[in-house]
Amino acid sequence: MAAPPSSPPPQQPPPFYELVKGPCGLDKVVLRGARKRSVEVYLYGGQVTSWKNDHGEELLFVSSKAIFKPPKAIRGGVPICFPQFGTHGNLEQHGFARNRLWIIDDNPPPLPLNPAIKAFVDLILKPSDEDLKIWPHSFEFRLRVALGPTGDLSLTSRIRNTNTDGRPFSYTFAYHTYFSVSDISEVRVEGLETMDYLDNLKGKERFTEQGDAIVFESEVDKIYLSAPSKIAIIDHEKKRTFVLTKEGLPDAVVWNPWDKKAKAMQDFGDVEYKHMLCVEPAAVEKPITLKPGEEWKGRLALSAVPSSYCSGQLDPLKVIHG
Ligand SMILES: O=P(O)(O)OC[C@H]1O[C@H](O)[C@H](O)[C@@H](O)[C@@H]1O
Repeated sequence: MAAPPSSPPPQQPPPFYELVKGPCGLDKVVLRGARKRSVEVYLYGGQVTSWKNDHGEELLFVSSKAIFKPPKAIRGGVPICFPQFGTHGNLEQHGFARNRLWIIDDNPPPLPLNPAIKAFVDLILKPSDEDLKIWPHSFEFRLRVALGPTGDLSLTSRIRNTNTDGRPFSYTFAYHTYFSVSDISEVRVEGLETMDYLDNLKGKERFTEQGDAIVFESEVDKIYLSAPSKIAIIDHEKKRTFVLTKEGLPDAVVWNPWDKKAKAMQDFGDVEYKHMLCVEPAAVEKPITLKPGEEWKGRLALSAVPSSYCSGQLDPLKVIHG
């Protein structure tokens, strides 16, 4: 008997976003792309906590001890540091945006988007009366998180001064990105060599980076100034390169707490420092100033590509300039 005609292959469901509950009942948005690609964003902090490639492998680091409970910021992913980076001001470390509840913005002002991007979400944060007491400025902070057609993750921030009293405001900012790496001693960062930096471990003193590329053998906490728009993080063991592209964010912070600081952090495993690296596009040295009605835009785009070399044979120009 003749076999029944084969039915057409099932259509792949279109990418979409869904709202689900995470730990402690916190809402999170899940963006799905082709194959096993996905991105997760908590409304708490407007914080991306997961970015998976087409094999479903996690590309961002989140601590196994992360606390998903306000007022503690989630340890990992991409915390948003605003309106202050670090201790560069009088506010709490890294400002308050990372421990506030953002909401989904269903009707954001137009923002050009690659038409191939089907999975994205817009969030918004406005100050509460309590926030206005500690930082007396009215603002609208819009964040678009998008999963691109090739699995790229992009975050676009638009911050608008909505003060009605005519006053400008200034802020510092960072996308405090935690990358997942196989072994920190097998990682190098390219694009920051020869840059000037402020060393947070030496009282923010200014130095110039030496050598070919940045490698890691001990604690590091540096703010590279006027860093290039592309930075590569090369994971030799995984044979994977993260390419980070930044716009509107002149600086780049590089942080790994290493063993002693790791042990001192309540929400971070003792040896997890081996499996993470923060490279954070930022505006720290020169705060951004907005007059009423003005808007600033700062963008981060991340892609993860196979490293086309065995060890140390990478042509930095290929990674940095595509
Ligand atoms: O523990 P957090 O407040 O999240 O800060 C974690 C780290 O963030 C940045 O990378 C700073 O440069 C570091 O000085 C700080 O230790």
